[in-house]
Amino acid sequence: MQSHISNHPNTMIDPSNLSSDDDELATGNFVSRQLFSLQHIPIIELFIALFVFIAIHSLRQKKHHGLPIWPVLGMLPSLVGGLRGNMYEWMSDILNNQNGTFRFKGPSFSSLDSIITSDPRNLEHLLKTKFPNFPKGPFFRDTVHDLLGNGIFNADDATWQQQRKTASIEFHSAKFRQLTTESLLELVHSRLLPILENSIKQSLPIDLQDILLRLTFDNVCMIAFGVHPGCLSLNLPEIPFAKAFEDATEATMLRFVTPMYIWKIMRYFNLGIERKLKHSINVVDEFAEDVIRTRKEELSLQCNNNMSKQRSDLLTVFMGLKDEAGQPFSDKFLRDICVNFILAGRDTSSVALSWFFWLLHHNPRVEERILEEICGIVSEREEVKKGEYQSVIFRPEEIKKMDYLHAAVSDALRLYPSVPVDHKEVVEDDIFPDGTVLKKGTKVIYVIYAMGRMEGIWGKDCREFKPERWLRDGRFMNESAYNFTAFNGGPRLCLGKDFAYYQMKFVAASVIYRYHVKVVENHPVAPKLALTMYMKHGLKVNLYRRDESEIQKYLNTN
Ligand code: HEM
Repeated sequence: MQSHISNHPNTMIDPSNLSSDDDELATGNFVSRQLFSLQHIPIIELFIALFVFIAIHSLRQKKHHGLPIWPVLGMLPSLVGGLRGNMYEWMSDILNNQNGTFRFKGPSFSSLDSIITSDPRNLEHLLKTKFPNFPKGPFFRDTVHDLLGNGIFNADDATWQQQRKTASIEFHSAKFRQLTTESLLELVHSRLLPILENSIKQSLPIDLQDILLRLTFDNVCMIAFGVHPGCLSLNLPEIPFAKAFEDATEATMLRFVTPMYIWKIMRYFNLGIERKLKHSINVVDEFAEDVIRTRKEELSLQCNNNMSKQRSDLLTVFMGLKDEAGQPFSDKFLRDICVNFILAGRDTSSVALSWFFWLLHHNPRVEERILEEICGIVSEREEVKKGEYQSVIFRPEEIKKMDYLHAAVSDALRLYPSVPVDHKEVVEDDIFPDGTVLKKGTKVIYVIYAMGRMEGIWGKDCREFKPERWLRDGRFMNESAYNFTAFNGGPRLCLGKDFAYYQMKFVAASVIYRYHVKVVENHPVAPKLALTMYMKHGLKVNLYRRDESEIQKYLNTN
């Protein structure tokens, strides 16, 4: 028998070589010898062999699934690698190689399994055609409920519909437009421009992203609550409400990459980041409660004195409405409505503008064309004819006429969408137009960032900043919301889209008309991993006053 079975660990055993007389051995001694021989196999070699086998098997999955799938960990190791670099570029590459859709397999102990897509056909299916089958879903609701409650961002079905309808009427009312334009004008001319002037006087660079974030935060608080917290002031103060809002959003986002049972345990025991989140939400709540209480007193005073309502912010509008039972909305619900609108409108426009100014720095030709357009539009103004260029305050109808600027802002949003990825959940089994099978409960992530870089939609020059792609005969042409999804699409299209364009164009025109914005040399620019696409290191810029001869040059050519 010794000749049949070698002790060498690599020798294979062939049972057919055993004679019938060897039966006893085959059933008894064979097993013990076998165990004996295994004991001699160095354990480390066994592990290496196993590892190599698993590695080859996992890596072979890459061809079909876009990423290696590891036992237990699924695609998590690749995700960790992707998170360390530019996550959005990493996702775009995989989507490109997988024809626009792939299935992400998370670790077995997590809730990360999902379908990831950037295929416009799938987007139309999920945002419009089969809209009721793709709500935000319980996973999203659970994760963000502490901060957002039942506000519009976190609501589906009837609660969402009611808020959407009321807010939509409000957003399109003349009174609301007046509130938003007046508030913006005040912020730009009394606060933003003096801060920029001050940086020139002191010859100091500024973080333009920080300044713009402050501006839009004050602006959206005015829209939601009818008060602005004063973030945009010359000394750039830290406002507790704004800071708490930022901290609460960041901590909430961390929940998305933490297994649910872990953050729920941490919340229960009030530990770590959950403790911070609770504290921040308390500060936000106190601010909201204070504004709601003061507004109620103000309104009852107006009522007693028979005065007509002056305010047209969302809080005041919703306070005047009743729920299905004919009761006024609770303070908690009013708080939820306002907090959600602040989240929706606070950072989206400012980060878009930051990327826009960074792109302009690298594309002076585009900057010149914008200036030419602005000068053409104001050239008929009396004060401009008299040479009083600095006193120009753009009027809404002038902003509307700025098609080239509209195209430039759109192209910046195409390349750097403020919401780079978004999420839905499948209610009933379904199939995407590209053939992907969707099981009930599956999470679907759509990568808006990758969509802006698809040659199939935008052509070979899709990575270039080129406003001209949006223009036909000099007029701005809209793109389908399922190709250009920066503002979402279908029934949940961004409610603030028109206002956001107005806000971004007003700020951009007011700054470009007066200043050159130059990014500080070697300032690192990269996206931060968050729900909104902030610049990780802000945008350090130097400002230079524009020479009046430049304005004159363009006025004369018009
Ligand atoms: C560049 C600026 C903006 C961009 C790129 C943008 C983008 C988006 C996107 C992608 C969504 C869908 C989010 C989701 O459902 O997960 C959304 C929804 C929304 N946006 Fe905007 N937004 C911008 C500015 C604003 C502003 C300034 C406001 C308000 C003052 C606003 C109000 C809203 C609201 C209320 C929703 C929720 C709509 C709904 O669920 O029915 N947005 N926006």
